[in-house]
Amino acid sequence: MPSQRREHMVMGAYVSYGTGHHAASWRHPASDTTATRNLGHYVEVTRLAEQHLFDTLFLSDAPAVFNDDRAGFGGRVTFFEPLTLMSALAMVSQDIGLVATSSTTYKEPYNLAREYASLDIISEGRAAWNLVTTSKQAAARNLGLPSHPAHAERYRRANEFIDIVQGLWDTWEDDAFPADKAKGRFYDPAKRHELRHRGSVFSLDAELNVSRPPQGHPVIVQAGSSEAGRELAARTAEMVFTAQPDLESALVFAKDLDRRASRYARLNPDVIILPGLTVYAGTTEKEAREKVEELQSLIRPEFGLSMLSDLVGGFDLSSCDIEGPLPRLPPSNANTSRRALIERLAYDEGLNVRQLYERMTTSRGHMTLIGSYDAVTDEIVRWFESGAADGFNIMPPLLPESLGDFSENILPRLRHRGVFKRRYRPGTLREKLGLRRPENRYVTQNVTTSEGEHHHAR
Ligand SMILES: Cc1cc2nc3c(=O)[nH]c(=O)nc-3n(C[C@H](O)[C@H](O)[C@H](O)COP(=O)(O)O)c2cc1C
Repeated sequence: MPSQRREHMVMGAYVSYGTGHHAASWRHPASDTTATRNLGHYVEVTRLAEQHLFDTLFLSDAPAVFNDDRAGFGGRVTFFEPLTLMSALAMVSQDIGLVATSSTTYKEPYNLAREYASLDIISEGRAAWNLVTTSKQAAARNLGLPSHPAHAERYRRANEFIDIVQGLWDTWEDDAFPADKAKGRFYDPAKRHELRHRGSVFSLDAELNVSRPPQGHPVIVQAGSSEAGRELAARTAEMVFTAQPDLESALVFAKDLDRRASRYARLNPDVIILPGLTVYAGTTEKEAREKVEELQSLIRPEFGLSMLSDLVGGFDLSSCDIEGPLPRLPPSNANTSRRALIERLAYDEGLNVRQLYERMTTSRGHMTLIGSYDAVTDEIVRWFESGAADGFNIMPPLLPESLGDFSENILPRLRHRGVFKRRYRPGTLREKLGLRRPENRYVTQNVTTSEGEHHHAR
């Protein structure tokens, strides 16, 4: 049985979707229905997470209307662009890492490199990029593409994309700007490097117009679950988000990722594995279950059906009997792991359509714990000590309430158990996570990448 992988836990706060991860959270009496367009809401959540010493704040993203039920019941169809929001939140925080999501399919490497280098400078070394290839088909229409690129094409692009972005972050050496007023020389031409990339997707000669980020490179985060997704994560990611519904599957994932990462001479301290985790807890299990039921009762069946349709790859389930079985679904290249989970729950465990959408609206396939504060703490510690997780990306069903509840009732218990030890300390996100600061590749060596040669012209 693998054992604990790190000395203590990394804890992320996944704070997307305004009022929380439960799809009906916006209907809760305590919820601020303007949350998805209210900076003040996110400032409050950020300060709460930072006060309780979460390592990172995380915002997911897709360039498309989210949970688009088209009937008006979805409470999070619109949301802030994450990098823009993170730049604002950088000004109201000092310590917490800022993980924003951007798509390699629907952006260009040059502009993305500028954006994350700028966020790293603005936040004094707290930026991280969650690299996604985007599984939402609607994004293609929004960006004027004839169709959503096939899965393999998305990952071929993603592999070259990240090599270019990291090469661009090395355009300027750390000490490229002596700014010698007496001699009138602002930068040292010998410390400026042009990236020359020739690949099957991109061909460019480029120099970034932002100086090297304080972290060298912002932290790289990835959440792919397919063969291609895992391989990209093993080669490049320093933090891996994953949706694992139970301990056994999480252990299999961790072992698989370590095996793949070792092929790139990357060992487990270099790769931090954070499963998503939704917690409903109380002083008793009964109290915890009441919190779940209160939110579940707010789901309109029409919305539950539209959300389930979205999660299985956009197949229309609106005519389904919600107390009946899920019909057999045609193949889809949507989110592979999530689709597999829904089919297992429906066809192996026999959940009917209502039970399926209730299950999926609480967690979208991530691990969900419902129980007393002590029981939830025990299970979290079990995952950590078994080596199934280096920590968690906490997905509060109701914001800010359940983030506060977790912070005040679970984190102290984890500290008492000696597995969560985070203290406030100055420094960059990399330093706090124990991740190496990347050398400037042009200073050390030529770099051979997945798709081509990087050369530098002095
Ligand atoms: C915690 C977590 C957060 C994710 N956030 C996003 C996101 O913001 N945008 C996105 O398009 N996909 C997101 N995903 C999905 C993955 O990035 C990926 O697209 C999906 O798992 C499909 O991976 P695959 O194509 O390798 O099968 C997330 C997954 C996890 C586990």
